[in-house]
Amino acid sequence: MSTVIRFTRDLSTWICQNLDQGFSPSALIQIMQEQRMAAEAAQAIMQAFVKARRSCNPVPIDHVVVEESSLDYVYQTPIFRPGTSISTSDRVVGIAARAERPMLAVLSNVLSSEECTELIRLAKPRLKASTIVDPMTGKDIVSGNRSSFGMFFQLQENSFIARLDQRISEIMNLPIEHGEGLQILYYPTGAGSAPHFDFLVPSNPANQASLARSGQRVSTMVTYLNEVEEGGQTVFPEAGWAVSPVRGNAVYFEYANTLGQLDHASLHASNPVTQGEKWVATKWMRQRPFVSA
Ligand SMILES: O=C(O)CCC(=O)C(=O)O
Ligand SMILES: [Fe+2]
Repeated sequence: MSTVIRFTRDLSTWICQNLDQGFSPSALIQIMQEQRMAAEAAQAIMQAFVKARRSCNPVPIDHVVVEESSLDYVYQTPIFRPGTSISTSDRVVGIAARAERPMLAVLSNVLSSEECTELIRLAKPRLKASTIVDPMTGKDIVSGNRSSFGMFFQLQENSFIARLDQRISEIMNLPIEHGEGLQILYYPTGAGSAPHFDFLVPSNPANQASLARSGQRVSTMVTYLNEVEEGGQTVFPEAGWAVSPVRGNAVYFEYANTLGQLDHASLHASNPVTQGEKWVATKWMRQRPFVSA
């Protein structure tokens, strides 16, 4: 199905003038939304202008035609800081690699070996088999014998966890209160995870209460807590990245913008652990302070 979006000739002139002056498309989309234009319409119009100018075709004058599925994710300025390292209050974290589309980064020196060992020790007695939502019943079920085990710490549960929550919030550049409690995952030999998104799929009724309380998830940081003998990379098939699990290192990624779009290029999975075992600590950040159920 296609939709026609109509607009004034003045808007067409305004967009061209501002793009000529060097304003970014996302800045103009923001302004159009502030003038009460729907996010989808603003994006579709801007996409048509950018595409026409890039290919030296005439720009639209008073309407654009959009196919329902053609709205690309708009990459805005990342939440993640620029630069090659991040100085937190108690540790300097290295940025070993980054990509913009999708927004991905590999970090080093996030946790010390002692902190990794302590997280594993505290988590071990509290692990439960990880569950997935059964597509038939909507209920949580254990996802077979190749799955992982997990647990959640409460946010700032004790002084040790509070110190890590603080450092992680500084790295992820969002207030500590926006974080869900730190999750620990344990993958025995043979376990991995299927390709998935970390954002909450809005059309799933099971997510609606949580989205209403705390807003969407916007970013993830997965920190590796042990050395995996073989396998266990975090893979991003759309980006073509495979991040090796190295103790104390982390992979960070973002997937939601202020236009309400979700970046499907953030799809990721854990390769099965072929030798040894794998432990990770995952932090998810929300648009607003996290309120648990
Ligand atoms: O274990 C990994 O490498 C990925 C973990 C993950 O995707 C998650 O916790 O959401
Ligand atoms: Fe994930």
